[in-house]
Amino acid sequence: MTVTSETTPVSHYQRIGGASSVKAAVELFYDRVLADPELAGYFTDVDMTGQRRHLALMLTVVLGGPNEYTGRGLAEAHQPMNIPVAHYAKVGAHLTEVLTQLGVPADVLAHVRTVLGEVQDQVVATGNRPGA
Ligand code: HEM
Repeated sequence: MTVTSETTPVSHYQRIGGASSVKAAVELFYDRVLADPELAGYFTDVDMTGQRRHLALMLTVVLGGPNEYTGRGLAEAHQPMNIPVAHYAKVGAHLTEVLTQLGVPADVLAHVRTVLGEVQDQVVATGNRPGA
């Protein structure tokens, strides 16, 4: 038996290729978001260099990589923007489409979809949630 392969869990982060892959995904993701007329307006006054960095660090944590995220919490950053569910769904679709395009394995994609479901209430404005 090969001890290492059976005892060392390999994170999603490592499996997709680590920092460079996450960075590539974030670049493509924001290119798509900024090209989307329904979403671009949110980012007009945003420093996109810092924004890309923060999302990359957060995605790294979601994928089981090292936690170096120093930005605000999701609710703190997003609640003031009054984001509707439809825009949340579009952003989520851009992210999963980019990951699919990059050939990320299905189980990693499923994990990202699960997390997108879990954090929706932090991002979507309280008054815009279904049933709220
Ligand atoms: C799961 C979905 C999302 C994640 C993981 C996410 C992640 C992040 C992160 C990490 C930041 C940086 C916070 C900071 O710098 O302190 C941020 C800021 C921001 N997000 Fe999101 N976001 C999501 C959904 C959305 C949606 C749906 C929109 C708009 C439709 C959006 C628009 C923005 C904007 C405009 C900022 C900059 C806010 C500012 O600088 O004041 N995000 N997001």
